[in-house]
Amino acid sequence: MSGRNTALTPPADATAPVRHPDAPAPGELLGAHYEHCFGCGEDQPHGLHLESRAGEGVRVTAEFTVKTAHQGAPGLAHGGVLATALDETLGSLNWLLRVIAVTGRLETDYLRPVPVGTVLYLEAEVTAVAGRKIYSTAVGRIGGPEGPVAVRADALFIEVKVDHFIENGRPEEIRAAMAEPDQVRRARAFEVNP
Ligand SMILES: CCCCCCCC(=O)SCCNC(=O)CCNC(=O)[C@H](O)C(C)(C)COP(=O)(O)OP(=O)(O)OC[C@H]1O[C@@H](n2cnc3c(N)ncnc32)[C@H](O)[C@@H]1OP(=O)(O)O
Repeated sequence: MSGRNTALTPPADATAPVRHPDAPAPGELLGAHYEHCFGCGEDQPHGLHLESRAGEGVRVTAEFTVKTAHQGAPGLAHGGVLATALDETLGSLNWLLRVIAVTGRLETDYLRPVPVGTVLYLEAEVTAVAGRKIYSTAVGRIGGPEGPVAVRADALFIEVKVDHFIENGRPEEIRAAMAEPDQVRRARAFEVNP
């Protein structure tokens, strides 16, 4: 058996994901969880400024416009940036579960080149949960929300305690985030649901 698939295949005792009763309503924008986040933060000039929206069940949709700062080859998006867009979209699913989790494994397929100026339409969903392990999948389409799939990913997120960030993050940023007077913004910087 190849090790590649095993890690992203839920075990036999995995269960279906449960949307938290206080999760944002379908259609609601989730907003940035941290203003300096490279994926979604509004204070990152070259960041992706990805906007995620709650879907039905444990699903989200998101949009990301490829800018000149995101090139890998002339006029084309960098593959790592596209992986970031998938990772960020998948990460925003935690908000619907009300679980703090980080990416443990992200496996990405690149199916079509993505030119600068393209809007990438992303959809992600949690497929299964097994203890601290959250299995999810995402696609990114071009040419419209129903367009062809350009990128896709399967992921395993691992639930962690807030200490994961506090103990491992650089002290300057941890102090600044903890000093945020707005309780909701402070909690979301650490991906904690208030
Ligand atoms: C709204 C939010 C948006 C956020 C979007 C962006 C999300 C991110 O990019 S997060 C940043 C990138 N990720 C990280 O920095 C994580 C770094 N890694 C770590 O800190 C640790 O390895 C961590 C926390 C993932 C796991 O460590 P730890 O808590 O000790 O758990 P550990 O006991 O090793 O593993 C737990 C289970 O997960 C499994 N597992 C852990 N890592 C992997 C992996 N890479 N592949 C497969 N399985 C894994 C283990 O096999 C174990 O399974 P089982 O319970 O069946 O034995």
